[in-house]
Amino acid sequence: MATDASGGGKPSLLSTLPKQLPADFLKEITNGFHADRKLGQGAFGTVYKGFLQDGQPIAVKKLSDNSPVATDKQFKNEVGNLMAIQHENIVRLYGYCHEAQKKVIEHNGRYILVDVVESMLCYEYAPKGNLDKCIFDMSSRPNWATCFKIIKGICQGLYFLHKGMDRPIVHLDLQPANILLDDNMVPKIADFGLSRLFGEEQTRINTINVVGAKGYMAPEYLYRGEISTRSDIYSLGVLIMEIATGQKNSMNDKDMSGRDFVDQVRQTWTDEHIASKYSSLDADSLQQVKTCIETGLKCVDIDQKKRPSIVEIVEKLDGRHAR
Ligand SMILES: Nc1ncnc2c1ncn2[C@@H]1O[C@H](COP(=O)(O)OP(=O)(O)OP(=O)(O)O)[C@@H](O)[C@H]1O
Repeated sequence: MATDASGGGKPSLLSTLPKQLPADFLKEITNGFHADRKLGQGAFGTVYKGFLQDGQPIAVKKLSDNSPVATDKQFKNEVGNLMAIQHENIVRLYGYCHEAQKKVIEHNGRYILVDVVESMLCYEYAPKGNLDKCIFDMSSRPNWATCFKIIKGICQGLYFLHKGMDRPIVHLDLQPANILLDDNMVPKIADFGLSRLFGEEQTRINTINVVGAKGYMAPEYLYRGEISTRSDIYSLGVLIMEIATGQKNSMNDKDMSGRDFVDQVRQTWTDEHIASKYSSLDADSLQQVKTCIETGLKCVDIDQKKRPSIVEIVEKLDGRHAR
């Protein structure tokens, strides 16, 4: 159960928050969605920091008016599924708002009254922001033990999404900006804007537009819109290699699927290179770096059938697999 912001162990107001929240309440706790409270901007809206009455922070994602918003029933169903997910490495969704409002807009030189739906999602607040902000800056980059903990945590979170429920949830947009960090540098997978529920190991041609971060998308998803848990494994592979090497996947890559980065890691990050880059690490930690790079490279195999499953990846990183 969530405790109060002072850490006194008292149950926080967060634990009594109703699932469906009025727009006015969310406006009030974010100080009218004030610019000072802005945490970030994504493809589907803006995220603000709000405070409950007991001082507990919360993140409020205000979906933009032009976001593809489902019908009331679909929205509530989808959100209901997401709110049921409770895992240490997945950002907790606490509540939502889906409210019709009247709005005056200008259209062809005239003002007209239209109905708009205000949609917002309330998430657990992650104090250390996203992974993109800390992993590539050498001055703030965590030590290897923390990097390894982050990699394992992301894998545990993805394990839960792929294997922890009746049907797997495919994330589709795994990338550093979607990994948030708590005070203890525990990673939390965020942003399920594109998630859909699928049958086990099912692959299908997607009918929606392909949206995701360039450089992290599996080729079959990028070029053919094919979605499966294996497309997440590809993105995970790029992410693992970025964390292990401290190098960012180049967005200048011509085919946009991050193959330049993959080739560069494969060619450069030999055992000798790892030992020289991580010269202060002991043998066990060096082996962890090697395992991460090897695993990352397997995950980005062009042939999706050759990619390991999340179960194999977790076992490998836990040292439960033959090396
Ligand atoms: N729960 C949260 N706690 C703290 N900061 C958050 C939280 N959620 C989002 N943010 C910040 O806001 C930024 C924007 O988040 P958002 O999920 O809208 O978009 P994104 O993941 O960066 O991009 P996109 O939607 O295009 O994938 C994040 O990168 C992060 O820095």
